[in-house]
Amino acid sequence: MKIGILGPESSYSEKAANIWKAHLGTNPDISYLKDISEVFEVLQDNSIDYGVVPIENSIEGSVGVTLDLLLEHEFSIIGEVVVHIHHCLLSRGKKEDIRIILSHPQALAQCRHFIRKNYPDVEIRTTGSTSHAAKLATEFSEMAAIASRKASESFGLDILAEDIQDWKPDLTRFVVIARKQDKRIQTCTHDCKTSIIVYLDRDHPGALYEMLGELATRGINLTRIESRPSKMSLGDYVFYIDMNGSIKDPDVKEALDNLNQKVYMLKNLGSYQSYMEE
Ligand SMILES: O=C(O)C(=O)C[C@]1(C(=O)O)C=C[C@@H](O)C=C1
Repeated sequence: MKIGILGPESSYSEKAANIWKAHLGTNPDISYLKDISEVFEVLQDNSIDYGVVPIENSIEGSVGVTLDLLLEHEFSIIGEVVVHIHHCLLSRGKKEDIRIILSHPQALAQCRHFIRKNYPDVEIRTTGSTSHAAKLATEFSEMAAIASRKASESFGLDILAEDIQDWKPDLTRFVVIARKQDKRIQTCTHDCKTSIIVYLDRDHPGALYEMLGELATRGINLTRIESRPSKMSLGDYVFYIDMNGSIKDPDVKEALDNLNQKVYMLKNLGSYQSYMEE
């Protein structure tokens, strides 16, 4: 069995995958991939069995590409892992050598104030992952990467600054995805969450209120609601909704069945177990 993550080694996705693996009975091999889109592509073509992708960060919010690809593909979410992020500035060079800072766009955004305050004149470049940035920073002493402490060990870089994210705590939520027809998908036994994507075919007063009423009247706790552009016209949205509970709970099942009657499209991404890094 194979699990696809953002590579190379020592990305935060690897940390999330290792936490999830520790809770599994089996030990899938890790496949290091170049970006989130590639994780979805290779899961689609059966080259891997599971993928681990970031979906949301406590500072920067949603990872839009993950939300869009969940809508485009027929995959299920089979687990979630929340990871503590401690960004470091890593380089071969010294502070005064640094001309370029590299990282994943999410990590750069999480350290925006740090960069402005300490490196106001540097050039910023984006990479597919934080560990890819660390790998590139081994090539030139004027480059520094924003990545994990573990990446400094993997790539032999010095830590110029530690815990540089602008807000603390900094938490990223990753989801474990699998093809829908995968029969090995385990059902959750505790701390279950369920995720759906909803598209209301036309805007009318109270549409969102009616939709959420199905959950509220059954005492189902919403853990997140997010809108993304439908990409069909300006002001037209798709809603991503996460809730506590499993589709096996009669209340959740009934709420989703009723919701399905009211909306143009309801995609059930699945019920899954949630793990938090200790
Ligand atoms: O680049 C990595 O290490 C990742 O796992 C990606 C990612 C993200 O996309 O949010 C994960 C955690 C951090 O928030 C920054 C980057």
